[in-house]
Amino acid sequence: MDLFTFMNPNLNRPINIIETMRRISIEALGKFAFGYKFGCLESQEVPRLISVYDYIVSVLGSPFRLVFPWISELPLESNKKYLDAIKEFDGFINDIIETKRNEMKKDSYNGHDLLTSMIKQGEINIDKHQLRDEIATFFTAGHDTTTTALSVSLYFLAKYPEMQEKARAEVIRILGNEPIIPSLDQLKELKYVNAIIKETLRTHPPTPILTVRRLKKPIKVGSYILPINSTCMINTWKIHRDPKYWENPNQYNPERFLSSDEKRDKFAWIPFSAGPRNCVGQNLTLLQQRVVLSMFLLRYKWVLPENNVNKDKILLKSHFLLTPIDIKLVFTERINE
Ligand code: HEM
Repeated sequence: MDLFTFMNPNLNRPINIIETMRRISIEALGKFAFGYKFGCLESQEVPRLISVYDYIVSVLGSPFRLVFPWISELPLESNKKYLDAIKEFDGFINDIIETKRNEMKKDSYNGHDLLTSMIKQGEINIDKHQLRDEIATFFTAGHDTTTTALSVSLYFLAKYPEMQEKARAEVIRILGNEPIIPSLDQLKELKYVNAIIKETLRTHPPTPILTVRRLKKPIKVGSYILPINSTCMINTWKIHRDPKYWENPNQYNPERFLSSDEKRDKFAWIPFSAGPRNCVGQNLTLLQQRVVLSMFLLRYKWVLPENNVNKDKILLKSHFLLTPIDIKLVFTERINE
């Protein structure tokens, strides 16, 4: 079943866009990174993988557990449930690895995905547990972030119909009226769609705070000197809304990424972090988002349902990643104008 077949029974009624984008992002990551089909678009039922993952993330992000980590050691029913979920999630990861190993045994095998390279490397220097951890990292880092980014862009395109029309006009001009798989050159030409993606990553960076770093040498921040070995966290959310770098920072305005004369500090936009440990998947997600948004723009129109909870702004929760709580959108088939 493909994306459009999956969407058919979901037209003309409010649907949870985060869950839909999660299915799409998992499937895309599976294809590119693991050469694996998760089957998240095969049925309307919420896939077990998604419910187990959501549950694990909700426990990991619980502020109570973050403040009192020893709670996890207690013989509580909730801890047992959590460990069972981890075991089940490990089962999904092991299945990806085992399926790949079996495929690789075939003489005809010629896969070029990331997992194939990792397994080949693993024969030299990665042990079984490391490989499992790498796959789990890629699964989380690779789909959860893209899910949020796509959901937020679709939300704003529903909130501002004139932006949706402008983006659609650009996609039709470059790709034509029917959904096709775009070429790299065509994707590069989608300047306005790209600006939407960038503005979404500015206003709602899926990783609003970067993971902890320890200073190798003292640095000066404003009027403070942070000594060597201090642990620091970078607040991307705040940087992305700093009026020093952004005019009307709280306003969603993709146009700001179109004007070529805009001068900005190179660290004012850092949704993928910066430096040697920045995001390895940034080019992949930027391409993927352009493809998904253009396919939706060509095939559907969408609006916010009446009385939705996100009328004024998106309600958010943050564990280690930023996630909208509940965005519902109503899609209708677009009749070619
Ligand atoms: C909108 C989408 C994405 C955003 C906003 C994003 C953001 C980030 C950020 C900020 C980091 C650095 C974290 C830190 O240092 O604290 C990171 C690391 C990473 N990302 Fe992404 N990412 C995205 C998509 C992806 C995709 C699609 C993949 C995989 C295919 C991926 C794989 C990774 C990995 C493996 C790391 C760890 C790199 C390392 O530690 O050296 N990300 N990402």
